Amino acid sequence: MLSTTYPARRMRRLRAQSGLRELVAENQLSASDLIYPVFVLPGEGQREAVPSMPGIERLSIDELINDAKDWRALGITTLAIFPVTPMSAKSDCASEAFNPEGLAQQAMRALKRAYPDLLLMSDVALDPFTSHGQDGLVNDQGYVVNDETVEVLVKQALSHAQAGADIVAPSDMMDGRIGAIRQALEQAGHSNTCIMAYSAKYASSYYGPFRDAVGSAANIKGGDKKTYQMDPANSDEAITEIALDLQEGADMVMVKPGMPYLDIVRRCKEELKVPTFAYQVSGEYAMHQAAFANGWLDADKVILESLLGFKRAGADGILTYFAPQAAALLQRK
Ligand SMILES: NCc1[nH]cc(CCC(=O)O)c1CC(=O)O
Ligand SMILES: [Mg+2]
Repeated sequence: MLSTTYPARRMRRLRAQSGLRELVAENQLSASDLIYPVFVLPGEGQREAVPSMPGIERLSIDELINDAKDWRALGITTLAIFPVTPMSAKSDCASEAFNPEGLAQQAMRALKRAYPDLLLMSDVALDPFTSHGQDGLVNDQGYVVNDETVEVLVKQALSHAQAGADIVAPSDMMDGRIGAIRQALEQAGHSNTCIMAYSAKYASSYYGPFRDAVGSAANIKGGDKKTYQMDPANSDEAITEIALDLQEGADMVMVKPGMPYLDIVRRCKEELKVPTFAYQVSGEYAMHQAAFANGWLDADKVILESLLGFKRAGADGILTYFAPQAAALLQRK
């Protein structure tokens, strides 16, 4: 005998057909939410695999321009440019960072020429250019000095804007750099260059494969960035960091890494209500790929689920090495 009392609400009713599931879906992922980070090599015709990031290649500018055609066709609107600087161009003062003929600057000029409406985001930080691999200049005690570093970051950001960056993205975590960069951009006539601040960037061990990819792992020699990047134990501090960057003129803010820090994404969106981005970093990419390669997780399903989780947490967009693969999956859906 069936019970004569029925559930007042059958939650499963709206799950019974795919059309209904789609009708009531609260969040949606699309290719226009994705920013694709790319690694740029000097030279021509160069493609190099990154062993700790299966599926990711460092590309010379000509190869980058070739491949970008496919990414555009998949609906990807924005690339984040990371140069792989030869050891010979690194120094203690990181002057290569603001060389107008530097690799990032050249890549952005070439990409803009080839695809005028492709959005370009640049990385503002000194780690690819310092011989010690830190994001700023260091004093005799090995401490990363704030205000002297900010002066170099300003020059770097200006050189990126001049090379065609639509968005400059300081990832260095120095205090006061957003305000200094904003002022300098205004003075130089780049009032529409956007700033995406890596505001809540944690001193994370998930960045390892990225440091392999850009070749800064050897320089930093097992050191850490704990005197400027945030302590993973903290959450209120992230809100203060983000609020400061907004006051100083950031247009968009970022939380980094991604999946272990979705609570910060949620708090940022809820408390500050600003354009909020999250970075699914190299280590997150690597651990997913390792599970896919072993057949432990289904790549096509898990990639989209992991990215939808960012949207549900409140992110407006996601930097992800899965961008082309995810965009292709979304086209097939
Ligand atoms: N300022 C450097 C920078 N910009 C982006 C990343 C990490 C990205 C990733 O792991 O995918 C890092 C590494 C670091 O802070 O050591
Ligand atoms: Mg800050």
